[in-house]
Amino acid sequence: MGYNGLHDLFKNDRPGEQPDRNLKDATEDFDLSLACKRFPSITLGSSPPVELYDEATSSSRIRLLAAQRFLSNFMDEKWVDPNGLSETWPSLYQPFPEVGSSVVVEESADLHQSSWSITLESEGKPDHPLTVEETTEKLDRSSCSVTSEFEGRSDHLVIEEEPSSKVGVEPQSDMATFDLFLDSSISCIPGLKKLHCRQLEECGFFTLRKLLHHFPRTYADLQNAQTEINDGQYLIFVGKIMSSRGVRASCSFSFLEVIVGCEVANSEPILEQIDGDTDTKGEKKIYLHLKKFFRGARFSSQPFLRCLEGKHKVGEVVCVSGKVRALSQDHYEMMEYNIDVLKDVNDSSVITKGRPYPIYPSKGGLKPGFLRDIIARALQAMPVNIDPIPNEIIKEFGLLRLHDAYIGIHQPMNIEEADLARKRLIFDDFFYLQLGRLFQMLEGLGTKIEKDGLLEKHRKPEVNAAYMEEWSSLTKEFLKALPFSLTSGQLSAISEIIGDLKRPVPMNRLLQGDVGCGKTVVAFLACMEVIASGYQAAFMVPTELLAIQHYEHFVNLLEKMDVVDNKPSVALLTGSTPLKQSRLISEKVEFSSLRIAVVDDQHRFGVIQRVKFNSKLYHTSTSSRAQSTDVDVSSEHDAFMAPHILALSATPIPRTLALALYGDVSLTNITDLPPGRIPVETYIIEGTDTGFKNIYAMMLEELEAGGRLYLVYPAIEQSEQLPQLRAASADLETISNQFQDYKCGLLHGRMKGDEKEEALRKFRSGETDILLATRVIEIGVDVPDASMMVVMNCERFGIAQLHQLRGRVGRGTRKTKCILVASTSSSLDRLKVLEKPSDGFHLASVDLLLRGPGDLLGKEQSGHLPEFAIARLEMDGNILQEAHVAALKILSDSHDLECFPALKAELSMQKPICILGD
Ligand SMILES: Nc1ncnc2c1ncn2[C@@H]1O[C@H](COP(=O)(O)OP(=O)(O)OP(=O)(O)O)[C@@H](O)[C@H]1O
Repeated sequence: MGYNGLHDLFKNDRPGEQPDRNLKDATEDFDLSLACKRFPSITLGSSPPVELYDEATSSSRIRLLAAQRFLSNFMDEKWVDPNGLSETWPSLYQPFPEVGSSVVVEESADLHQSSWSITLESEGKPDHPLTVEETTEKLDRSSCSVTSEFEGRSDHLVIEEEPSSKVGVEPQSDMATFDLFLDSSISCIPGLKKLHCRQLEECGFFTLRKLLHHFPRTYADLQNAQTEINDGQYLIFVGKIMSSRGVRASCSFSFLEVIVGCEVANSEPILEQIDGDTDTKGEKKIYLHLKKFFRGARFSSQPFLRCLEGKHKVGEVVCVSGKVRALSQDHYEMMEYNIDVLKDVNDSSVITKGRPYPIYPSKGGLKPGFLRDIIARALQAMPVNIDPIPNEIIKEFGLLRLHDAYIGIHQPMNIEEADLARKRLIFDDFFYLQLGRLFQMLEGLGTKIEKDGLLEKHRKPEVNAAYMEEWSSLTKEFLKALPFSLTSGQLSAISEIIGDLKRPVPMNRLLQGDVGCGKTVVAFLACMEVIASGYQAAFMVPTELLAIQHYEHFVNLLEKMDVVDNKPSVALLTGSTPLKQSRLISEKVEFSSLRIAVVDDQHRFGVIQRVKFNSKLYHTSTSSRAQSTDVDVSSEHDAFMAPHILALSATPIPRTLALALYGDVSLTNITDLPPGRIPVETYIIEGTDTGFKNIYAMMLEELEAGGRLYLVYPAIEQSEQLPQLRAASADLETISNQFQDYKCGLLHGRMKGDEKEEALRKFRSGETDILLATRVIEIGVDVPDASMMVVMNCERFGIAQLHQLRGRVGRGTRKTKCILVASTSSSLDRLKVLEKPSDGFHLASVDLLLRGPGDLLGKEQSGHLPEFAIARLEMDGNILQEAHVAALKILSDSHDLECFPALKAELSMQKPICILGD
């Protein structure tokens, strides 16, 4: 369920709407969309479009703002001694003979920073089937003449809807047929000079893998120069060498200049000649100057220069490709050129036929042309048997073999081959990440049955749902106490979660849903289920305000419950809980039987999942107070199990991102809203004098109609450095004067806990009509009667953040408004996307596309994103899904990878630290 392309993503908002013209133009200018046109394997986005509002038809029209490169290189990772790996991942690491290095991504996470929250415990109760064509193609490369068998190619592929549980990947018997070429030193490239070897190593190219992962930035479509020749074009010519000169410019500087004469179509109008004859041929001769420069005394010697000259013989027919620049009439310089000798002029057809011309980025002072030459030599030396991935997987997922993929990415015959090669290499990026994460997760489990169960759960998440009859009676009673019925989204979410809670494997689930969709109550129900089995639940939230709100909400609902002998008790623990009281709580809340931790902020989820819980949060007590016979599979092993983790996402993230971030996370999406919700009317207004006049008029109208207003500010106090920023404290007087008949309140992070609580209480109860607040209200604050929000200096906030803020209104059934006040007109365009009601999933996909995963996730979380050699999450999500399925297949056959020694070796050489840094 992804978007099928860029336009699809922008069109998807609501069916029937045409994409607007500006968007269309913008997307066509966008490099990414060119990439999409070019490479069929790219599918943008990965989150399903969701219909949130009943009957509401709305659409978001977005302008693409930035162009991005579609192939990127990440060559700056740190290196470690492979021997060091054994310390970090002993079970995986096997020492090899003298092979390369691995990538380190250092991560740090401090769980103790977070301010927490509520603790709950019970009292006394514990591609259509692949058409893999076996094609054999001879690739006669003009530069390195490689002959290669292309097996396992497919024109298109469809991922099986439900991967069969029968896997049947042939075990790899041993390492004998697997060549460790990629991790050999670059010094094994035949004929590589020591100097070049040193230069390459200084730039980080220690191994052949590193070198071959210096991918082309893009490919130029080499065109035959038929009509006109413009500077900067990548063109291809066939002509004859007119001269070849080695020129000594100084005692330490020389150059080789080769001039090639070519006949090309004449673009100028055919002139009537004086005698009346016309130039019937319409051709003219041009001269291409190919230069190579040398610095150093020994390159200036006559013998050396003669030898250089001799390499290109006058009269030879050659094919020249590269970037042209006009020198003078009919004379052009060829840069980044490639020159190949042809048998004769007719020999040119093969070469000139649409062959993409790879454009390399330079690296640490090494020129693209030099790198291309070295890479070509490495490719020539590359053996065929370097692929650690078993044949069955290659065939099933329509992948090129690794050998062919490297040839295909560096020297493609056509763009289709480059695309297949790109797909294979992206697949590898994702595959080893998934394999590593799942492998690590399996390692943490005891028995084979558990491991099989876990893999099965990943393959078929839907089979785990526990329907209401299977819920505990406590959970059912709690459900009855709710003042509303659950939406179908909430119901299936809680069924999935309870299904997980019944398994003897710790749950790692991310519950996503748009603002106000009712995630909290789902999490409460999950806590009840755990408490019913005699265990404890901890509910962690990012702000004190939210902790208090959830605490009151929960206590309230518990009071409404008819039951029961042992009503669960609830304690509140926040930063401002007095020491004595907090000790009391801490003592009582020993987490001796903690079974679920709800984390109401996905950003902290990454951290928590990675560092695991500190020892206090582990369930260590065998003397659990479990007395209930209600549910849960209590077993001896169960008592030592790590707690389930349920993270609630504040901003939904696309599935691809979640997979890349967490690998093993289960996702639950609530894709509907409680009935009767009306989309928030959003206006973006420039904060000029007239703008504010209009805003105040709208505010007054709302107040007169009995509404309650949030004013959100980027700062608490006015600052001298940023005088243009409106500040909450400073504005209190202005707003109070402006709306004298109404009461104003103030809420910001520097207020004491009880002051904040009091300010929110007054606003909730209607004692204050206008609440001037900072971002402290962004997450989770729930005042269903709030009817309007004005966000000052809204350009200071990201799109997803504004969506979160806006989510503080529209939580009831009344019509609500949100006014985004932009300080400058230039920021208006970027924010237009918010003017139309749109769900958080969609906005997250747009954010991902426009700003990349780093910006979407924020600094804290994006630090956990692995680095990929070639893959781009925003474009290659579909390949990530395939890689996930493939990793599951492999591990289903061999939990410890013992049957796949080559894969295991490769995994340890890939990014073990990145995986282990978790
Ligand atoms: N099924 C329902 N029917 C009616 N109202 C509901 C339903 N579920 C939740 N609500 C109410 O909707 C409001 C928002 O719910 P909640 O705070 O759980 O949303 P949320 O998804 O956690 O939102 P946010 O992401 O903004 O924190 C609350 O006032 C809650 O009581």
